[in-house]
Amino acid sequence: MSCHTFIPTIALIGGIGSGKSAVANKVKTLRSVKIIDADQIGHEILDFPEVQQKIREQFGTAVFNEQGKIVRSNLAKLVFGDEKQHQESLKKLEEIVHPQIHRRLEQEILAARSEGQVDAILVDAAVILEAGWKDLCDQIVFIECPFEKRLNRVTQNRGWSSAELTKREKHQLPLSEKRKLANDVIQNDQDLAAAGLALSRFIDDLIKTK
Ligand SMILES: CC(C)(COP(=O)(O)OP(=O)(O)OC[C@H]1O[C@@H](n2cnc3c(N)ncnc32)[C@H](O)[C@@H]1O)[C@@H](O)C(=O)NCCC(=O)NCCS
Ligand SMILES: Nc1ncnc2c1ncn2[C@@H]1O[C@H](COP(=O)(O)OP(=O)(O)OP(=O)(O)O)[C@@H](O)[C@H]1O
Repeated sequence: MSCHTFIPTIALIGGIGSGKSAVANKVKTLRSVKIIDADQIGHEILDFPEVQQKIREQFGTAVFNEQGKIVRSNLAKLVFGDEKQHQESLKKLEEIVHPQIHRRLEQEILAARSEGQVDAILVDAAVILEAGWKDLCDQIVFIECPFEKRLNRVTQNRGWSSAELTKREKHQLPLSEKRKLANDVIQNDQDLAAAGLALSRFIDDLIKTK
């Protein structure tokens, strides 16, 4: 149990497949942290009836399966891509889901702070800067990994193509800009344990200086 009064909230940013989730989960094996996964929250929100209603109005029934669930891969085809149409569709989807994701992030951070049981809160939110949510966090850590390695990971573990990775990343801020906005950079191109330890040490330093 934590006895520190200051519980830092740290946003993890970085390229797709850089290992934001993996590094956060590694830190959890080393110390007490709360991980908030914005992708996961985004998935849960797609089950809300009012969100489904708006998505049906905007994108039609083709993004739903026979059981009435949103098929994320169908929605992804409409919103990620090079055409102006993709850009516009992503904007519309974000207008529907981002306010809800933001609210949930805020609630989960507040709850973790008031429970006071952890050393740090790790917010795994790929688009935290793009969405304008960086004020939710005290610190930003950039997880660094070269493109080829990230591509290997997402092809092997998610079955994505190189085109899928590139398409999605084009909808995000350039990595060079994200890196500049970070308080620290952690390499995750090799040993996951070393990356986890580096983030854990970063947390130690934050707690010590408060
Ligand atoms: C389009 C959707 C249905 C595709 O779902 P899918 O399961 O294929 O992807 P998932 O949500 O797991 O996201 C995987 C990665 O795609 C990238 N990505 C997701 N949403 C966005 C976005 N709005 N802009 C840029 N990149 C994005 C991120 O790097 C993310 O880590 C889903 O990504 C979605 O609803 N996106 C809009 C909500 C959002 O912004 N979520 C991200 C919160 S951090
Ligand atoms: N150091 C590492 N060594 C080997 N595999 C790794 C390492 N770091 C991450 N991975 C693997 O690479 C894949 C992508 O990692 P992860 O899902 O954590 O990336 P992410 O940055 O959270 O991606 P996204 O931006 O899509 O949310 C996962 O299957 C993970 O297990």
